[in-house]
Amino acid sequence: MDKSKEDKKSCENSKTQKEKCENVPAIGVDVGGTLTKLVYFEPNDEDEPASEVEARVLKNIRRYLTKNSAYGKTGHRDIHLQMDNVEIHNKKGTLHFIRFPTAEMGSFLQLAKSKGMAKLLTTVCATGGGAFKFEEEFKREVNIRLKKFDELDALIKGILYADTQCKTECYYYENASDISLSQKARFDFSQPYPFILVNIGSGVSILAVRGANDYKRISGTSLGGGTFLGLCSLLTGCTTFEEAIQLATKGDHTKVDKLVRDIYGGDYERFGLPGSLVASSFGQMNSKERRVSVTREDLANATLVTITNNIGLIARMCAVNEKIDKVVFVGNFLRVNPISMKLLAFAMDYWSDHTLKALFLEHEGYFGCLGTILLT
Ligand SMILES: Nc1ncnc2c1ncn2[C@@H]1O[C@H](COP(=O)(O)OP(=O)(O)OP(=O)(O)O)[C@@H](O)[C@H]1O
Ligand SMILES: CC(C)(CO)[C@@H](O)C(=O)NCCC(=O)O
Repeated sequence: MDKSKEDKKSCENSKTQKEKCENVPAIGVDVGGTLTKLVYFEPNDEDEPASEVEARVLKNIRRYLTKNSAYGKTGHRDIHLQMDNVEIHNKKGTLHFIRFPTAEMGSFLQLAKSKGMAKLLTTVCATGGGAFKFEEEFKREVNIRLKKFDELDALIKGILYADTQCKTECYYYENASDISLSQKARFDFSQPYPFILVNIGSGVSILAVRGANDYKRISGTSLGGGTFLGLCSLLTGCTTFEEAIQLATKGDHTKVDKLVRDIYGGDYERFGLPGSLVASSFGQMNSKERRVSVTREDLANATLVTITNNIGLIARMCAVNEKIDKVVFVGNFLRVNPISMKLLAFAMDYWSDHTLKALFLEHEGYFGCLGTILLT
C-alpha cells in the first residue's frame, strides 16, 4: 500500500478504530507546528504489571511524569491544568498535561529512550501534523508506533470531554463591551451545539460544529499564533512567547497603527466607525519620525492587536455565514494572553450588536492530545 493510503487508513475516525491504543501508561501526543502537547493518564489503580521489570519501569515513568514540572530545558508540565479523579475508559485517574517545542522532538525522543519508555510502550496515540511528519523517527529512534488520529476529530472529542468532566472549563468575558471592565465569568456549555470553533495554533482552523460527529472545517488563515511570534521576534528581538506577551502588555498599539481619528480627526459617523478604531494596522510606520519614537513594547502590542483583530473578523464572518451565535476560541495562542481574549470578546460583541458570544476554555491547547486517548 502506498504511504498516503496507509496514512489515510490509520487515521480513520473513531468509529472505525477497532484496535485499542496500548495504554500502559496512557499517553496521547499532539505534535503541532510549534508546540507538542502530551497528556498522561495516571490511573488511580494501576493494572497488575506483567513482570517485575515492567513494574519498576512503570513506577519510574510515573514518578518522572508526575513529580517534575520541568523536563530538560524546554518541557513544562502545566500543573494548574491537572484534572484529578476523572474517568477514561471506565477507569478513574488523573490527567497530567505537558508541553515542549516541537523543534525539540529529537531531545524528547532521547529522553523517552533514557527513561525506558521505549521498552514499555509499543504504541502511542498521536495527532497533529507531526504525527505524520515524525512517524518514521519515532519508529527508528525509540521503536514506538504512532497510532494516528485526525487533529480536528481529536480536538472536538477533547473539548466535549473536558467540559463534561470539569464544570469550570468554559468561560466568557462579562462586560465585554468595555475592555477595561471585562472579567472572566463561568459559562454553562452543557448544551454546546451549534458552535463555531476557532483553533488558534501556529495557523488558524475554523470549524462549524453541529453535533459530536457533525462538523466541517469552514475556513482557516495562515495569520495565526506563529505569525504573531514570528513577526514579534523580528520586530522586537524577543526570544520567547512569554516575553512577547509581556512586551505587548506594556505597549500601546495606537503609536504604531493609524486610527480612524488620525484620518478623519474624529469618528467616521456616516458608517459608524469610531475615531478609536484601527483604520490601518502599522499605518504610522511609514513615517521615519514615528518609527524612531515607537518602543519594542508598542510594536509587540500592535502585532498582537493586528493578528487578534484579523482572526476575530474572520471568525465573526464565519459565524454570520453559518448562522451560529457561539464562537469558541482555543489553541495555545491564548496561553497567558488575556489581551487577545478580551479583544476577541469585545470584537464579537461589538461588531455583532451583542448577538455573538466569544467563549474560551481553560485547557486551551490541550484538547487534541486529550482527544487521542478518548478516540481509542
Ligand atoms: N511556550 C510557547 N512557545 C511557543 N509558542 C507558544 C508558547 N505558548 C504559547 N504559544 C503560542 O501558541 C502557538 C502554538 O499553538 P498550538 O500549540 O495550539 O499550535 P500548534 O499545534 O503548534 O500549531 P498547528 O496546529 O498550526 O500545527 C504559537 O504559535 C504561539 O503563538
Ligand atoms: C495546517 C494546520 C491545519 C495545522 O494544524 C493549521 O496550521 C491551519 O489551519 N493553518 C491555516 C491554513 C489555512 O490557511 O486554512
